Amino acid sequence: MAVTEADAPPASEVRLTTERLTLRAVTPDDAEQLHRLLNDWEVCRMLQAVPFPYPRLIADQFIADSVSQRLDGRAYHFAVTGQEDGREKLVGAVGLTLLPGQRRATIGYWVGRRFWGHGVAREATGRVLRWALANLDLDSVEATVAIDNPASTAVLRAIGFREIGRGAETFLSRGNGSHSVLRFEAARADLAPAPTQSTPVADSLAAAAAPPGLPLVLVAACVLIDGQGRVLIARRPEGRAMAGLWEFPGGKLEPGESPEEALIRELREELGVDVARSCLAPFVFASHSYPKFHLLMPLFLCRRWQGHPVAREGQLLRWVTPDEMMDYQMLPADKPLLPLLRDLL
Ligand SMILES: Nc1nc2c([nH]c(=O)n2[C@@H]2O[C@H](COP(=O)(O)OP(=O)(O)OP(=O)(O)O)[C@@H](O)[C@H]2O)c(=O)[nH]1
Ligand SMILES: [Mg+2]
Repeated sequence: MAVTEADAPPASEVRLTTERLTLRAVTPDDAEQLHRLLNDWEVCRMLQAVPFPYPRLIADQFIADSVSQRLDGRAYHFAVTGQEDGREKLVGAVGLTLLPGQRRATIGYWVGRRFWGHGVAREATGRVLRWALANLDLDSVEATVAIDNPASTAVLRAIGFREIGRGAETFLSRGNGSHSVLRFEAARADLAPAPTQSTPVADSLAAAAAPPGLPLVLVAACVLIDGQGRVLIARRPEGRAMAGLWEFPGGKLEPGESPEEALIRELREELGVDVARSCLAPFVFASHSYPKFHLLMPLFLCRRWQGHPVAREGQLLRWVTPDEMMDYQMLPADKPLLPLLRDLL
């Protein structure tokens, strides 16, 4: 599917930060420190593909492989660093490997023993999970944990992973034979709601209009259509609910706004374009129950606007033909609308 390649982040540099940590591509300069931290029985015995003792040569080989995997978009291995005595220090690593031809990946991580007990694994792995679901063409991420590793199990649960089964795997450092493991999975719906998910204004508006049951959320959205009949879609950025899925530009109505007024404001805020009310043509609407609210969303068509759309809120924008649009993972409420749009264009 065309989406995968086009959407892969630039291989050169994905740099993620958290309150205390920086996550960046592993480089050959990390080899010495990585070898020192990883050549530790207590760390190695919990990792499936790492021998003990852990020779320096394997550290160099791992780093070389991870550079080429990253360039091909096959796997992303992050060095996790923190500040100690005013210097950046390697404290561990998180690796995400994509399963070819599937919308799934596996995640693994380790933290050097002297940094245990500070929530590093949770902070770093949670960050990579959110980044991956928002920026790669993925629906879920899986993790496998040795049954005698309760600390790691707790990390996964705290991030939002669900246990999906048990099994047996070999562990290089533990010699022959297989060992019991727990299998976990996390999808978008498992991530804790992002703080920006709903505004107080939208909440009070919804509460006022809501019948008993799910609150009603009113959203106006728009299909911008260019001269070649392509439409503009946007990928919801990390930090928003349902990050990584695609949508039409638009947003929630504020109190006192008509759908058209809300849309004109949203298109200016999100894309920096100016649209006249007379250029908005009502098309169809979505009525869809999400777990926490019911969405009512008029969808407008627009063929004329002022300015060139630019992503002002960290979203990824793409002009697509109606056929290409069917290959994108759009928000659930939008799916029934897509064939109608394709027929029209
Ligand atoms: N803009 C937009 N929202 C959609 C679409 N389909 C759909 O289910 N929604 C849902 O409608 C709600 C509108 O969200 P939004 O996040 O765009 O609202 P907004 O721009 O006002 O942002 P804010 O509330 O963070 O300030 C979200 O829950 C979103 O998931 C769509 O095609 N476009
Ligand atoms: Mg919006």
